[in-house]
Parts: sequence; structure tokens; C-alpha cells
Amino acid sequence: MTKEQWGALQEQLSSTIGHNNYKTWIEPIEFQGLEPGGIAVFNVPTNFIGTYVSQNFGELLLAKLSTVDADVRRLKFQVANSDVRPQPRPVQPQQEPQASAAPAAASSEVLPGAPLDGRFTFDSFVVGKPNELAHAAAKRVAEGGQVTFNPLFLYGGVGLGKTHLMHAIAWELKTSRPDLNVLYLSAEQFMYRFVQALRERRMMDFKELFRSVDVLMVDDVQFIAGKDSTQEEFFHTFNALVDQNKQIIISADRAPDEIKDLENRIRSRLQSGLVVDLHPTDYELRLGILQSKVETYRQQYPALQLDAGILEFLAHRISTNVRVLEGALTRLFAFASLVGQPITMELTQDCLSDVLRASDRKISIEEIQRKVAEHYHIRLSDLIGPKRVRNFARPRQVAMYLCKQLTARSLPEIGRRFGGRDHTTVMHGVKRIEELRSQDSQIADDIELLRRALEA
Ligand SMILES: Nc1ncnc2c1ncn2[C@@H]1O[C@H](COP(=O)(O)OP(=O)(O)OP(=O)(O)O)[C@@H](O)[C@H]1O
Repeated sequence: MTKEQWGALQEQLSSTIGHNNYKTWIEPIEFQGLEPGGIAVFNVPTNFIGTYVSQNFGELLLAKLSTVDADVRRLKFQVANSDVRPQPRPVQPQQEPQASAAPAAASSEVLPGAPLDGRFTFDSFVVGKPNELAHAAAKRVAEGGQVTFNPLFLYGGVGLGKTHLMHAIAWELKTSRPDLNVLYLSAEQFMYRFVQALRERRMMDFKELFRSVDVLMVDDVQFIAGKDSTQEEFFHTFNALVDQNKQIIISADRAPDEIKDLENRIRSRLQSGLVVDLHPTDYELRLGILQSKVETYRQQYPALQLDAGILEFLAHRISTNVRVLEGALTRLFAFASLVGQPITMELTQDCLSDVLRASDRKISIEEIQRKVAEHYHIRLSDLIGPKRVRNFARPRQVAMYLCKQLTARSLPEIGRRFGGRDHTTVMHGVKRIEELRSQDSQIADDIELLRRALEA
């Protein structure tokens, strides 16, 4: 397919769709070339024109183009000179749905996905122990090679980086594999589009559209629990894509078997690939994230002074989710620059008093001990007491580990609260459980259950 052939086609199109339509919609678009995979690429002056042409003339264009060149299989509209690298920009509100897009003509630019946040890339994702597995799995999927696990199911508590990782995969694929149709959307948007398609009697379009993607990412899938017909449609979409060996990436706030009101067949489908957990952040990861955010703030506030120890203090004190941590730092920098003062400990405590107070409602050592004793059906006095039999020693180590993870208490203090034990005993217990977590799935499950119960 050459530009000359496109020129000849344009004339034919003018008589088919009428002069006005032609002038408004077809004349401004420019045939750029044919990409591997039979993708005819057009430069368009704006996204709006690209979307409109795709929706209204997509099928016609595709039919005409394929009479000239049988290799043409899809259309792609790109804004001329647009930079495909993500640029920092705020999250945009979701655009109006475009459920009427002609499926065959849809490209990654015009598929009805949610906008991607330019800040959520692999470069800006800080890797630590709690998220290293999820990060590695996301990286593997982002290579866009052979599909080895399907779906990739990422789960974890609020604000631990699930959406960040999904966007990072999408950005990476858009750059390295622009030939792939990558569709990212939330489960809520999936339902919304499904309901809209039902209402407008465009189910065929809906089905074809979702089945024409190469990589489907659905965020917060727990949302479809209890919504029967959306689940049904999701199940069919899922199966159709897996059958075609297309990659699916799903995120949720909990593991598939913990999502209530989810049909069993969906649950087992979701478990059939790789299920990875983003664990709650630990101190080191929080500090790493703060340090990396500070680097970006330094460009924005080059004159601002930050006293030593502030980041460590925040990483210790704010142990909820990363979003809260980021919000605290943003507020601190904005406040300090507004009042024109260096960021000292005093200013930090003053400016973030509410956040610090809120995260003070922390889990206590007593609560942990009580829950662990209940969980293992042993007496509290045996958990804390001196007996070393395994039935007590292992739960005791689990409790020490949880105290280290979920409270800001020091090892000596934890030791004191466990019957006056030495801090090295606590350290040994914590290490032992860290090792066991990756080898013994029973221990890993126990910890996860206890953590959730304590944080609820
Ligand atoms: N490891 C990390 N490195 C850098 N930033 C992170 C990391 N983890 C989370 N964040 C940041 O924390 C914020 C919340 O992350 P994200 O939106 O991905 O969470 P989520 O797990 O999808 O939460 P939710 O369940 O609320 O949807 C984002 O601004 C994200 O960039």
C-alpha cells in the first residue's frame, strides 16, 4: 500500500461518503505507512478526529484498503508528532465511552480504555522485598514475548502499587510493541461499557472489540463480584482471549479465593495463571519510595532544605499505604516552600500532625499477641511464657514477626513484651519467619490471614 494508492482511494471515498464528510474527516488524515501485522497507520491532527473516523468510517476504510492491499488487517490512528514516551501528567478523568467504535478498525489509540498515568512507569517504581515478585512478574509480561502465565493476577491492599505496575506494563508495551492492542481499564469501566452496549444493542461490537485486544488489563476485578451478568460476560471475554493465547492481567484487593460472590468458574480461571501478592510495605521500601520522591521534588523546589532524619521518621511513622506516604511528602514540601522554611522535624510534626495522629492508631503488641494465640488455639500465657516446645515457639515467632512488621516498636521493646526476652531472640524469630514465609505456604497463609485480621 503506497501513498499514491491512498490518494486514489481518497477520491473514491469522497463520492461514497459525500463531499462535506470527506472534507471534514478524510482530507485531514494522512496515510503514514503499513506496519508489521498489516496495520495501516494514519496521522491525524487530533485524537478526536482519529476516534471519529475510526468509529464512523473505520469499516468502510478497512474494506477499501484491503481491496488495494490484501495485507491490511487493522487501522491505527496516531496524532502526528505525538511522543509515545509517557510524560508526567495528572490522571485525566475518564472520557465519554466510545462503545460504538468499529472493532476491526480499532487500534490501541482508540480502544475504549482508561487513560494511563504518565508517572506510573517501571522507572519510578521502587522495588523492595514486599513487591519484588510482583515487579518481576510484571516486567516479564511487559516484555511482550511468549505468554507463559495467563492471567497474571496481582493483588494486595490499598495503595500498594497494583495500578502503578499495570500502567507500567502498558507503557512499556506501547513503546516496545506498538503493534499490540493493549487495553487497560477498571472492572467498573468494563461493567459500564457492557451495560451501555446492552442498552444500545451493540453487544456484537462490544464482544468483537474486547476479543480483538492482544493484552487486556482489568484493574480492581473484585468490583464485579455479585454482578452476575457482568461476570458472565467477563468470563466469556476471558476465555476467548486465553484461547487465542492473548495476555490477561488482573488486579484485585485480595486473592481470588477471598473474593466473595464470585462465581467458582471465574475464581478458578483467575487462579489458573500466576497469582502474586504485593505485601504491605516494610520500612526499607517506604524509605526508598520517599527518597525517590524527594529526588523529583528537588527539581520542583531546588532551594528547599531537608533536615537529616526526616525521611526515616516518616518511613517509621506512616506505615499505612504508599498513597498516604506520598501525600504526606507532597504536603510537607508544598507547606515548607509556602512558608519559606527548611523542613525540620518541628515543621514536619506541625504540618503533618493529623496524618501522624491517624497512623498512631496503630496495632498494639497486645492485639497481635491475642490474635496469634487465638489463631493457633493456644493460651496467651503460653505464647508469652518461657516454654520452648514447638507448638508455642512457632506461634511466638509469628507474633514477634508481626510485631516487627506492623508496629514501630523496637526489637528490645518487643523482647520485653514477650516475657523479657533478649532482642537477639526476637531478631532470630523474625528472620526465621521471613525464611519460612517463602518455603512454607501454611506459614505464609497464616501470616496473611493474621495481618488482614489485625489491619481490618
Ligand atoms: N513501589 C512503589 N514505588 C513507587 N511508587 C509507588 C510504589 N507503590 C505504590 N506507589 C505509589 O503509590 C500510589 C498508590 O499506588 P497504586 O494506585 O498503584 O495503588 P493500588 O495498589 O492500585 O491501590 P488501590 O487498591 O487503591 O487501587 C501511586 O501514586 C503509586 O505511584
